[in-house]
Parts: sequence; structure tokens; C-alpha cells
Amino acid sequence: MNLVVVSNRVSRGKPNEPMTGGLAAALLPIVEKSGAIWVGSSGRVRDGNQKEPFAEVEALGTGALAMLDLPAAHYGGYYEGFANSALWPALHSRADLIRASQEDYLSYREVNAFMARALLRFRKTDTAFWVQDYHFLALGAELRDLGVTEPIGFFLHTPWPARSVISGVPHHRELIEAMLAYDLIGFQTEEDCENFVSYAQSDLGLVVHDGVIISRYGRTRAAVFPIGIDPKQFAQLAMKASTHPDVSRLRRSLNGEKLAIGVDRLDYSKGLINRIKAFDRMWTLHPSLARTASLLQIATPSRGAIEAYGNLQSEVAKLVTDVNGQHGEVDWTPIRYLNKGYGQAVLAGLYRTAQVGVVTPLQDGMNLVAKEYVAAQNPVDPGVLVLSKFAGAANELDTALLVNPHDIDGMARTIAMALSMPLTERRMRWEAMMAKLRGHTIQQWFADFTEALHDCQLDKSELAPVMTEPALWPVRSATNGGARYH
Ligand SMILES: O=P(O)(O)OC[C@H]1O[C@H](O[C@H]2O[C@H](CO)[C@@H](O)[C@H](O)[C@H]2O)[C@H](O)[C@@H](O)[C@@H]1O
Ligand SMILES: O=c1ccn([C@@H]2O[C@H](COP(=O)(O)OP(=O)(O)O)[C@@H](O)[C@H]2O)c(=O)[nH]1
Repeated sequence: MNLVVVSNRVSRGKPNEPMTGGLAAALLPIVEKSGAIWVGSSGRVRDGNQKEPFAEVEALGTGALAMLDLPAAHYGGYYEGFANSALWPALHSRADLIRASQEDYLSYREVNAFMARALLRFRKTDTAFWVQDYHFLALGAELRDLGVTEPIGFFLHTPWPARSVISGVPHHRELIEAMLAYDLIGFQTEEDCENFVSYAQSDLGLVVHDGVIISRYGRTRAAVFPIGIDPKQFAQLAMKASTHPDVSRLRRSLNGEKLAIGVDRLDYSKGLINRIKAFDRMWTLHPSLARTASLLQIATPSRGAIEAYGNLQSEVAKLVTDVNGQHGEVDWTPIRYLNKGYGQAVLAGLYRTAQVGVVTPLQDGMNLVAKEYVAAQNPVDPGVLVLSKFAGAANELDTALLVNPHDIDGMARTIAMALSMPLTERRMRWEAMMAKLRGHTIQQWFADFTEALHDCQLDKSELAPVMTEPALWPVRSATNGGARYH
């Protein structure tokens, strides 16, 4: 099978460069070894009506990486607009932050249609397409319109919310109907999958049998594939990193003080404000922890052109300044706040230096930082993970100290408890989490999804086509060769 993997964000795999998000971090090591072609955005745009999309293609491991220049007129409306100002907030149950215009929606559809045309260049006999994430909900339908009959899978890296929340997205119905052009739709958790299936049944009135949704396109299997990491490789990275200058300097600067670490994109879904308030509360409730335990918070800038992200950056910076002003001493800074990214080779060493990992998103598809923190620990003296129950990772890492990120007092108490947890309990919890990480690696995730996609194709060829009542479909009219949706 010739696999074509598609995502908005790709990674060129430069060692020492920070990863922009978990999708690129997770896909890089497996795509490199799979021989697949990975197609995504180059981060550049190009003017004009590109008849032949421009792609820079380079070798990536045993396969290739193709980076496309996306259409200049639509990029902003697609990425900052519909994908990250309408879909992202809805997918993270923040309906209050949904901002969507008709122009943004049309740009989103244009970029999906553009990507479909671009993908034809990589289609060979026996090709399967694997589309990643909410940037390309309609890509499968666009490919079908171009006559593609090969298997097309889709994996959603974010949560899928309750019906009432996703219904807040303009054009939700036609987008979700378009998703049914995929043969296989993968989710991070059972809850996400159930929410999606419930929408298909209740809002689209479709029949669902054994996880298979029957629509005008035929059969779509909805299933759960929790994404993992390579814990062995991450542990090796962490051991090697102990001599990295940044890691050595951090260790020296601590003078025996305990350290908690947080590593997140600066995103409102990550719960940074509540986390910092929890530390503030902890130092107020337990004055003995002032000077003896501090927080290193890495907050990598993300999607800065979007208003909600710009506001968050100012709000977090102000809160950190207030808390440091309140609890700091002439020779002690409670929160070290870094507004930049680090390569994973350093990050792994920073995780290992910290006695507590704090991962407290309000909502998160998976959260790979939680898994990486666990894998990076020293087995004889492991740190403690404080983890939000609303991160996908909490389903597997259930021996972490699970917290409600809305309960600031509760988080303050739990972080204090983590800082003083006895070694036997730390080891017991850590070993149970490592067993889960070893059982669900990124390699396994990749193999499970591609095998399930292959099985969908077999089912298709063995079963007669399904006829159903036509659902409501977007009305298309051609304008300058592009697709328009009403
Ligand atoms: O590409 P960006 O706009 O810079 O954003 C970075 C990525 O953020 C999201 O990552 C998700 O994928 C992780 C791996 O499955 C998962 O652990 C995390 O919970 C998700 O939020 C987004 O879904 C990606 O498309 C972005 O590339
Ligand atoms: O400075 C940084 C911050 C994060 N990461 C990586 O970015 C990914 C973040 O993934 P996660 O699933 O936690 O969250 P996302 O950002 O995708 O929502 C992880 O693999 C981190 O190791 C990185 O390489 N450098």
C-alpha cells in the first residue's frame, strides 16, 4: 500500500528544533520509517489561481515530505479563521470563543478543495490516504468528487464535543456530512467517538451499526485509536540530555529546591491561568513551600495572530508577574516563565530534572507532554505527574494524580501532595503509567490505524453498496473552477 499522509502542520525533522505541537511530533518518527509521503503546508502562501499546486518535495527517511504553498487569498481565512477561530474553540468546548464569517468558511472549503487537487499528484495504484485533523474535515469529500475511490482515513487529534457544542459551528451539518466520505474516522477517546456517533444518529438521522455509520457515501467506521509516544526512545533522550548545558544550568540553579514543570503551547485550552492561580494558592496555603518548590513554565507562542491567543499571552504574563511579585524574595523567583520553544533533546532533560510534571488542560485531545514527562523519569527516583482529568491522556495514565483544572484549591492541594510524595508511592504510580505507555506506543497507533483502514477496504469490496435516503448535501456551484458552498 502506498500511503499518503496529509496534515496542515508537517515537520522537517531537524533534531534540536522545537516541535510545533503534538501532531508533528508524533507523526515524524513513524512517517520517516514507513516510506509514506507526508503532504502538508509549507507555511508559505502563493498568489494567483494555482492550476498546478507548488510543492517542495524532499526525502524524509524512507519516504518523502511534500510541502505545499497554500493559496494566499484563502490561507488566513482557512488557518487563523475557520480552523482555529471556529472549529478549534468548538472542539475544545469553548463555544463562547467561536468566531466565524462566511468568507472564512469559504476559504476553508477552498483550501480543502485545493489540497484534494494537489493530492492527485501523489496518487498511484494501491494508494491509501490518511488525513489528519480538523483542518481537513471536508478533504475526503473533495477527493471523492475528484473520482478517488481508494481508502481514505481520517484521525482527529482534538476532542470531539457534545452535539450541542459542535452545533455552534456554522455549517456544522454539511461539514459532518462531508466527513462521512471517509472510510475510517479515528478518535483519541471513547467519549469523542460516542459524541460523534450520537451527532450522526440524532442530527443526521443516520443508522449506526457496530460503530459503522451508513450514509450516502456508504460505510464509515468510527473507532478509537489513542495516540502514543515511543517511551523507550524518549527515556534514552532524557538520559542523554542530562549533560546538555541548559539542563545542567537548571540543575545547578535549583540548590536542592524542588521543581515543578509545565510545557504547553500558549493556548486557552491548556489551562495556564488556573494552573498559575493554583501555584499562587499553594504558596499562600503552604508558606513552607516558598523557596523550597518553584515552577518552570515553558509557554511556546502559538497562533499569535488570533485575538484570543494575543489576549491570553498578555493575561498569563501579567498573572506570572503578579504572583512573582507577591511570593518572590530577593534571591528566589517562584515562577520561571519562558515564552519560547525548546528541542525535545533539551525538553526531555528538563522533564527529568523536575519532581512534578503539571499538565492541567481544560480540554485536550491527548496531551503528549504528559506521556513524555512520564517516559523521561529516572526509574529509581521518578517524579509525579499531576494530570487534568480532561486530557485524553488521563484515560491511560490513571495512576497520575488526576485533578479538576477548574478547582484551583484542589489543584493547589494536589501539587503540594505531589511535591512530598514518598518514593514507594511514586514508583508504584510511575511503573503503572510506564506499563500503559509501553502497551500503546506510537508505532502501535500507526499500525492499528493503517490496518483498520485496510480492513475497511476489504469490507467495501466484500459487501454490496448500501442505499439510504439521500441526506441534505451542500449545493455546489462552480465559480472560476473553484468550489463554492451555500
Ligand atoms: O499546528 P499548530 O496550529 O501550531 O498547532 C499545533 C498542533 O496542536 C494540536 O495538537 C493535537 O495533537 C496532539 C497529538 O495527537 C494531541 O496530543 C493534542 O491534544 C492535540 O491538541 C492540533 O490538533 C494539531 O493539528 C496542531 O498541529
Ligand atoms: O518547546 C517545546 C514545547 C513542546 N514541544 C513538543 O510539542 C508537543 C506538544 O504536544 P501536546 O500533545 O502536548 O500538545 P499540542 O501542542 O499538540 O496541543 C510535544 O511532543 C512536545 O515535546 C517541543 O518540542 N518544544
